[in-house]
Amino acid sequence: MSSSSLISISTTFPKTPSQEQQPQPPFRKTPLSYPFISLSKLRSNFSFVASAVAARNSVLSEEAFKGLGVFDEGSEEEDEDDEEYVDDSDEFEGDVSSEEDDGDELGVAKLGLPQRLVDTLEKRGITKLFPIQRAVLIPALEGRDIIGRAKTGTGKTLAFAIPIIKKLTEEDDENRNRLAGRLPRVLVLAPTRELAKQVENEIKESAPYLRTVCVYGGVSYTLQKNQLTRGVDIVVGTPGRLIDLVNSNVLKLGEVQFLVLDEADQMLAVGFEEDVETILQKLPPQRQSMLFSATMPGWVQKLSRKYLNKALTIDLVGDQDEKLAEGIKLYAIPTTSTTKRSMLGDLVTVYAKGGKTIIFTQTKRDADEVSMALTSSIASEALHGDISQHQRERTLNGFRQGKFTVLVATDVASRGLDIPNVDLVIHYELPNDPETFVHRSGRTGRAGKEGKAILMYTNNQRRTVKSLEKDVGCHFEFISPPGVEDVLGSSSEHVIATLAGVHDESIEYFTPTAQKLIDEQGTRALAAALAHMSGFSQPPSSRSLITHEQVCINF
Ligand SMILES: Nc1ncnc2c1ncn2[C@@H]1O[C@H](COP(=O)(O)OP(=O)(O)OP(=O)(O)O)[C@@H](O)[C@H]1O
Repeated sequence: MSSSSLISISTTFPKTPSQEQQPQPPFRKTPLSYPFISLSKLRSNFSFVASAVAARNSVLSEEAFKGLGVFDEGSEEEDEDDEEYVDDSDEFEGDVSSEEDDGDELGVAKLGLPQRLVDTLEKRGITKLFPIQRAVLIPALEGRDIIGRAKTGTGKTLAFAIPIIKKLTEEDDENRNRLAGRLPRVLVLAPTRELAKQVENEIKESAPYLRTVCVYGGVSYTLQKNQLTRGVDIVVGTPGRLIDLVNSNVLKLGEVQFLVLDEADQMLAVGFEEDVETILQKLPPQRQSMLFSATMPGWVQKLSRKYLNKALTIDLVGDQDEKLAEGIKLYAIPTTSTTKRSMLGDLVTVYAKGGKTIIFTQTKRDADEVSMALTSSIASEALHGDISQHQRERTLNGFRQGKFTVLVATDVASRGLDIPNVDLVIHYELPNDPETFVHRSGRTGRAGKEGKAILMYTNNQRRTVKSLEKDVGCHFEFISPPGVEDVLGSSSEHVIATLAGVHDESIEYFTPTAQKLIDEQGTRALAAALAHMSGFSQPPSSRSLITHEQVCINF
């Protein structure tokens, strides 16, 4: 990567409004009008973003960004190149105030973004940029090619989408004649259909006024063809279908100004190398490219050298850091092949407490069988590559909407899937490699929220668990199977929480019967109802806490 610049940043993830306020570094008031930002002024007044703008060929050490990048005057990172890169024109329009931070400096309303973009972001609850978004924003708006890396669930999609939407919106504001049949200005490549759809949704929700079309295999070609020929601003897709559309001349890439390669290393893992290169070769050379990748295997490095222009690397993970997103608590539990399935329901009950859980299995067959086994006590569905595209989408929507709480999936769902509020991830089988572990676990603890991940392992896998800790830089708390009291306590807690959501009108219908039961049986009536709703119509006492074998009930 000799021709690239590198930014390696140690960041603090900003807390969502619902979370406790953590001490923040001192930002100052800086309403910005982006194009006229002076870096030297920013340095003293807008330290994080300023520090994220590297000089063209400089390598900024992680140290330079400690404390969210407050530059030390005269430090060795502040070299001449930095100065050359500064746009020190006097056109900076921001109101540079010396007042102390009011906690709102990176508010999306103050970054000089188009008002309609600000409005839609704020409506979605996106009021402040996340670290990767802050770091990418300015170099992207400068037109630089970027290689980006950040932990799971930290907002990489909007990191590339915000600057692109800003540019497109401004172009459209200048030239209001948006023609029917117009050709795409943006192409986003994603490795899986689910990920492509998700990127499409994120862009559509942020910029409903732009036309975004998502193309992938397994669904009607004609519909996608019609959408494309009506005119489009942004195309998101998986490589295979994109090539079909390009080859049949339905998709013309001649006006693409922005290319995004999302999850580039995963393209390699799913065998898309050739297809990706075929597409890149068809793009106009005058374009801006952004590549996001969790790792940089040889092919991704080669791709960056060949198709990106003096890319700036923005790495918010670093080599030493823990690779998992903050806020994910890790547990490991010893199992045997005979006990692991029976233990699952209890783990879900105790650790997810009625919230959403994703269980990852190695094989499609296991996903089906585990889901079937669970369904008698906890609503669950399976998701894997043998399930039709249509059904996969229905399953994911149902899970998102809370129609069932446990999704049992193969690794098809481990990369990129953004389902809000997944409380628990269970690794039913050890992942094949540390990356998969990071991505599976990263389905929880997203957007600064907290989550839990449990790794199930057998005695002879102990070593692998230890090396996983080393490779990922994480630490497991070793736990035992939940005891009967824990399971009973958690399930009744969950039932009580569910009761709080019962509608008053429904309660009225049942009140006479409830009164009659109380008169006849007293507390016993309510206890029986709780036991039944908790799935304990039969006594739990036959469960052995040592082997976790169940003799009498299958919870
Ligand atoms: N600035 C923000 N404020 C609040 N929520 C945000 C912000 N940016 C992104 N989000 C939300 O955070 C969630 C995670 O974002 P996203 O899916 O882009 O993460 P990611 O880094 O691509 O994760 P992964 O590596 O797992 O694919 C999304 O639901 C997104 O809408």
